[in-house]
Amino acid sequence: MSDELSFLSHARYGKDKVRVFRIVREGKWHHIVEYNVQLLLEGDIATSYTEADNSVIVATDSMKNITYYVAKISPHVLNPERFALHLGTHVVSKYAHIHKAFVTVEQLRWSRIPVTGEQGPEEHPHAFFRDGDDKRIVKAEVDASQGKDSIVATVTSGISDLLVLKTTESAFNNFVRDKYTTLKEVDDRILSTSIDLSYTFAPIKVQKPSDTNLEELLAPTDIPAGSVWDTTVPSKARKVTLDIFASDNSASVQATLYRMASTIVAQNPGVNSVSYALPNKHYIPVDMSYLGVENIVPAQAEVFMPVAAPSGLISATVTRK
Ligand SMILES: O=c1[nH]c(=O)c2[nH]c(=O)[nH]c2[nH]1
Repeated sequence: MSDELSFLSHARYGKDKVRVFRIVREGKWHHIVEYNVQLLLEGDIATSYTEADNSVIVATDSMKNITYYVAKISPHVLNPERFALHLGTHVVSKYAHIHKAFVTVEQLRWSRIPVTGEQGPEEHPHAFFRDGDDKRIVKAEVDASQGKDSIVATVTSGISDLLVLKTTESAFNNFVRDKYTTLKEVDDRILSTSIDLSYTFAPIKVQKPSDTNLEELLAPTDIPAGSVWDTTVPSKARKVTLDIFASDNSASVQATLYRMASTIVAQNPGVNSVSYALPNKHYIPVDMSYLGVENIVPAQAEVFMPVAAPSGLISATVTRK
């Protein structure tokens, strides 16, 4: 019997890629969000794997329906951190045998179309455009394993796929030189990366909602600066990332990364740690010397070959002391 040789050491399941679009109408002003949601669960579900016992399975189809239901009733739906917490808390509260929910919300960009109004430029109340491919990513782990009245949540937020490039003020010198080295030292090069950033908040206690009144959940009256409830954190993190990328006289991706991460920790007291993963997307000057055309000195080169692969991949986590 195979049970003598192995055991179920981990089990988690749920629905992935639940696409949700939500409108909140405030008079003529319409607010919108578009999310891709993943909702995974852990709990007393082992027998569904080991004994074909479906009585412990909340169908992933039901999880999809719950996602849409919470998107409909949640007063927090426009904020992905709160929506993720609301969804996870709802599920672990509703099902006695489900102890943990893992919610990932990927928010797509929709910004108001700037139009020319009577008094000059203004934002349109109900027309939007996709002003970037970067996504806001929120991951919430909602843990009710210590009881349904002591639910604890840990939240990680961030950005993925924020594509940036600068044409100067990036150098790369003084690296290890040995028999494997072919790379030349450069004082001036193109620097481009697709930024993945995440930051973690201190764990929070979440009130259990009653089945009938989900709205009572997650409405802290005073919002500590930098906490998961502080809606200014995501825009501050994005701005610092872009500002430092642009203004830093970069000695390396590593050094620029560290400046960005430590600044986010310094500016957001509730943020515990910040991680970046930065692919170094190389742009190689095209050698035209065989034509007698100078295009090889990086600082003067005008035609480059963007190289998708291989790329460097520089990552690090900076943690509050
Ligand atoms: O900023 C950089 N960091 C590296 O580690 C590295 N390695 C490399 O070949 N080019 C670069 N650039």
